[in-house]
Amino acid sequence: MTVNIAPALLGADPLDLLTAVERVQGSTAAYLHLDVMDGHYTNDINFGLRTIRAIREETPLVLDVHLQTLQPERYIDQLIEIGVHRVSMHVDASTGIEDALKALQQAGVRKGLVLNPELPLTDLERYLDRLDYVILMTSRPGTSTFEPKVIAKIKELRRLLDHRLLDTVEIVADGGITDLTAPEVIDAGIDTLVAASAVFNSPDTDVVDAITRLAGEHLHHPRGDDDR
Ligand SMILES: O=C(CO)[C@@H](O)[C@H](O)COP(=O)(O)O
Repeated sequence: MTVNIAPALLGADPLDLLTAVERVQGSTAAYLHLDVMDGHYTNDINFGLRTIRAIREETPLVLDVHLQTLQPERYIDQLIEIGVHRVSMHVDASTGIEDALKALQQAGVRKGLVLNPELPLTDLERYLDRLDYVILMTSRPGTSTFEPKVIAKIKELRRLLDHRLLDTVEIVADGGITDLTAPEVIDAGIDTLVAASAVFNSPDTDVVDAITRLAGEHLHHPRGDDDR
């Protein structure tokens, strides 16, 4: 079993995002996770599509956009045009999931749905065969307090995907992922861990070390051992 790590730029110094992007680029991170917050679905507001476009022009990293917004479908066309690689939407924030998934599929963008800690898997079960990944929030959006109850949901989703022979659907955990919480989440059957503060804790945190500590022996090397 291997695990991908997706550093979340939200945890980086907002006045020096470029340095953070470069640090991730020099690491074994699978994706660069980009949270978009609108001040409605989440209290906070952070960077938006102009910043994502600038990042896209600057780096070959796989850009993994997490729309923590109401009506995320409003941003799909622009994100496709910018050329991001992955887009996820919260299942309870959208009335246009079907159309958004279709547009992403046609554009060849990988698509995910996101479930908050208190929501049951039944809220997204009907979409499963059209998804490339599911993000199970392990904290409330906009917070970093790990919610251990989500462990059971990770295991349940793994069983469900096995049962429905949907082994290409990736399970992602996001929120409160640290050196302490990661091992239990990995054991539960996760494919990818999103981590903001654990990776960008301080300007001195070595991104390569932080990723290795999170994934341990399970670390997946996306570009192969020889390329690093
Ligand atoms: O989506 C979110 C928060 O809304 C996450 O991406 C968090 O930003 C994770 O932060 P850490 O708990 O890893 O610091």
